[in-house]
Amino acid sequence: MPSHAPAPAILVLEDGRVFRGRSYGAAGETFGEAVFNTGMTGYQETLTDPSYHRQVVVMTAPHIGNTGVNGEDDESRRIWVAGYVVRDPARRTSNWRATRDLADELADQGVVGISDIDTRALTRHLRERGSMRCGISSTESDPQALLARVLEQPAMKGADLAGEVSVDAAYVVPAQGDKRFTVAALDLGIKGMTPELMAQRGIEVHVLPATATLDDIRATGADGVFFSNGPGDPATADVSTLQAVLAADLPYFGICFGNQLFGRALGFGTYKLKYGHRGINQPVMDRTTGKVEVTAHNHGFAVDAPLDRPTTTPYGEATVSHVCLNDDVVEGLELRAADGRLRAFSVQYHPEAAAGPHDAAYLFDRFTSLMAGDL
Ligand SMILES: NC(=O)CC[C@H](N)C(=O)O
Repeated sequence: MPSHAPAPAILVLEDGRVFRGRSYGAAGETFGEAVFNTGMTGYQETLTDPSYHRQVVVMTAPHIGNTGVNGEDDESRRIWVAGYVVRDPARRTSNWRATRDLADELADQGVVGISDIDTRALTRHLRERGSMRCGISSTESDPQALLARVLEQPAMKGADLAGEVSVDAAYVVPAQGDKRFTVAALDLGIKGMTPELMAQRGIEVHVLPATATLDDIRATGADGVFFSNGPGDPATADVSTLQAVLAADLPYFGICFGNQLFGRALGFGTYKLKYGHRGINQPVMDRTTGKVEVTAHNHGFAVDAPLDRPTTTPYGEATVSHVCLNDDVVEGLELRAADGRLRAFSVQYHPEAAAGPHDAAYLFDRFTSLMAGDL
């Protein structure tokens, strides 16, 4: 532990509100979209979720870092958040799995953070005014000068980011036990737990770059296709590959960004939510069974589809399968052929649940049933 107090730092929102705190993680300056996450656990998974690329994440849980970081909970190869805002960083790491302190990890990966922030006031501000651009700096003491730089930053609306986080080359996650199926998974910002949960169900997962075409997908011998979560505005993404997948009648499963692109491929629009859903206790109803799941979320955009009626599309009949009980936001879509057979489905939330409750793990079983032709 340093014997001196960390240097002062400031956080400035694009509407001019200023919060003063202390440097946490790397010293320096950073910019991004300020969003809040309400998860009480799972900060390591949150930090390494590629969907947070270009976002400054405010943690509403007041103590962050208590369990340090470990060699098992990373969801990708690095930390992706553009900045990190906490109230009270742990003074001491205490967990049997911990290999190091969170503050050291943030510093080593160059992640600029700020602590000693009234995260409750900041979260209330973002809830009332909406997510917005912000800057954090431990090198600039003049909020007006930092604000001028915040206003030069690009907005999240219109941002095309999946290509910035995707892999350059394909790789294979082998099936565990007997191999039952092959899946081509487009990495738009994929979290490691997703291919893991497929592999546990006997799926060999070919993770492909975001630019993969239908030919690339076919070359894997895929029984099914998966589009992952990912950062940025879904309105900017090209959906022609997904439309080709649907036209070819390949079984499809999508998560989060993969749900938004599925919606667009079916002809629906997407829009930006005021402040998004980011946390691990969001109630979602599966409208086919009436069951409510407690689910993990990380999305700032949503699909604009009618809740009260099916929609006829060139690929079959699309319905909203899941809805968020807090605000009626579309949380899942499914596509059926004229004879009622399920062809494709997706959810806006995170059945891979890293972090989060495991209520929605059945969706991975549904994907295997879809590929088996049982639905
Ligand atoms: N986790 C995700 O896939 C996020 C999707 C999209 N970037 C959004 O913010 O809504």
